[in-house]
Amino acid sequence: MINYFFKYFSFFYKYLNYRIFIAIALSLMVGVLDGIGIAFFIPLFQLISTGGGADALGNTAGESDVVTNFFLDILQIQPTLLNIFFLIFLFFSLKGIAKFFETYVRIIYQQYFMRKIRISNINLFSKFNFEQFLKADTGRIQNTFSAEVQRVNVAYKHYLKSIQTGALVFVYVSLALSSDWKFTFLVLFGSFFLNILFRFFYKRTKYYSRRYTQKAHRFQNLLIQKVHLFQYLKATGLNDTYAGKLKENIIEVEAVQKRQGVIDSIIAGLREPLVIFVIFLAIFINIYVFEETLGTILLSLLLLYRAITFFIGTQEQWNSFLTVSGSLDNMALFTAELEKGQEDNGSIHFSGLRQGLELNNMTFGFDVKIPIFTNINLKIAKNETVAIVGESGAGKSTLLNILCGLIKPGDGSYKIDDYNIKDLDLNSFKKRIGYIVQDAAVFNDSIYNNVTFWAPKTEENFRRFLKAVKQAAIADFIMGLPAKEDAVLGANGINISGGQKQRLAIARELFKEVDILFMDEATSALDGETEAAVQQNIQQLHGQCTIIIIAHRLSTVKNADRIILMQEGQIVSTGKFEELYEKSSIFKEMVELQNL
Ligand SMILES: Nc1ncnc2c1ncn2[C@@H]1O[C@H](COP(=O)(O)OP(=O)(O)OP(=O)(O)O)[C@@H](O)[C@H]1O
Repeated sequence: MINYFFKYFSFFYKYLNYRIFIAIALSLMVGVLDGIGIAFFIPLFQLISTGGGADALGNTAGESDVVTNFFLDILQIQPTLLNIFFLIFLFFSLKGIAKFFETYVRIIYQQYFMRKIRISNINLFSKFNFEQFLKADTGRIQNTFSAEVQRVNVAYKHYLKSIQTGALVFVYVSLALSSDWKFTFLVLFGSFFLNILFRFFYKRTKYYSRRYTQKAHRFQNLLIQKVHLFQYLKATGLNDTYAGKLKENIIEVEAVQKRQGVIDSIIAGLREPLVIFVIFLAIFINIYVFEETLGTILLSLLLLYRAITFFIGTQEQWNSFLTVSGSLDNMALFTAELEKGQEDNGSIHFSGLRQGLELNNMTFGFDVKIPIFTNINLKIAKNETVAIVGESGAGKSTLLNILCGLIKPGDGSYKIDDYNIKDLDLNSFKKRIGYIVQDAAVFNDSIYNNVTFWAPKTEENFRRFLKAVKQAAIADFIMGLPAKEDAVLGANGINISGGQKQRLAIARELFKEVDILFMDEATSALDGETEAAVQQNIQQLHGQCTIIIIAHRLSTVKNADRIILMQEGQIVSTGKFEELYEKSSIFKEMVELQNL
């Protein structure tokens, strides 16, 4: 318990900083004030039992015990009924004030804690390296950002409450020790053995907590895919079969929670009989071995009874904490992974392309043991239009993703103007590029916001919006809609065609007025005529910005300044369309297959 306590302390400290000490100090204060308040009941009982009740106000309690001596020696007041009443009231009032601040601070810090975790993870996630993201479990990301944060918050609440009840145990045990150390020691000794027994159950609780989190990740993963692939599953009648996987997961989650419930019930059922057994054993040893009377241990028995009540409370809080501690482990691991996978970022601000892009002996592999590129050399001049062609799997998209800074090259160098990409502030570079892929990104919002990325609707922005949608050959479609540019697109653009999605994505990049435009099968969903119209408009950008384009349909790349032919991760030939047609038999075959 102590190990876990400190292990998790550092987690809370990371987000709460000095606040965790304030929260703990207030919890301790509540405990101490409560303990002192209750301790004053002892002279009160003594006073009443020695007949003080009759003319209570003037009588004093016996002077035989520690608490009473405390009145005389430290407070320097007589332990009369009135004085005791006053002190009990005073300490419980002080406890009330401390309790108010303790509860207030716990609630405020709880919100603060949630906010800190969420914002810190969102920041880390934004700067998460793309290659790490490719390996990540989306269900886990989604689950950790939503349900797991709630569970971590519950963990925080139980953690602090167990400190608070733990503080009360400490206070009562200290009082009991000062009253009869021998008896108290025996009880503590017995409790220690009980704790060893309970450790088994705590371990199981932790284990099930981790299992629960894993199952919850899986559920989110299956759910995301069900939403994302709904159309396909519906069309193919596989919706029910796939739902079966989700149902299976729901049943597994229930099974984990049931097992957890059994452990909770065992702990709840065993706790009191075992504690009572320990106390009676201690009484027995005290009377028959140490030959003390029951009277001498009565006061410490009363104090220990309070201590044990709070000890049970602490254990309950701690077990509730452990029930959600798997989420805490997951959160710590998730955050560590995000931190480890942070994108390296240089400090040089990119303010526009001046010369061009250059790869020198560049080597790359998603797995270092399986290289996709070895020693690639490529120079792309500013405002050049370069097309990359080649068979499926040749490495075209990976090369484009390296050029746009999404993937870091391995060995060799990649220079943008005179700067190595590693030294550039990547965000400043990425702000000046357009990136359009086959699976166009469409947000669940209005057409205007989709194209302008939530730019304010000023006259100037609207003019640029119209220009971009015209260039992307989507203006007629938008103006034909009843809500025009305010028409809302469904999730992932479900209510528009694939070609319309692609044209909106193109319009968004054109709205940005970028330096370099990266297009990976960006017009693949368009019919020949529409594609020609879009291509003609993009052609107008020729000489104004650098364009790097991947297309299987070779008519799209006919007008490129240079075509790069790739095969199995190598650049096998380059040249203008006609030039390449003459010198490369592979390219010639590709052209002829497409009847160009
Ligand atoms: N995330 C990834 N992890 C591991 N390997 C990958 C990953 N993405 C691509 N690859 C591998 O890299 C190689 C090049 O893939 P890439 O997508 O760049 O080819 P491509 O020429 O663009 O193909 P296509 O025309 O089919 O899109 C392939 O062998 C592919 O299996």
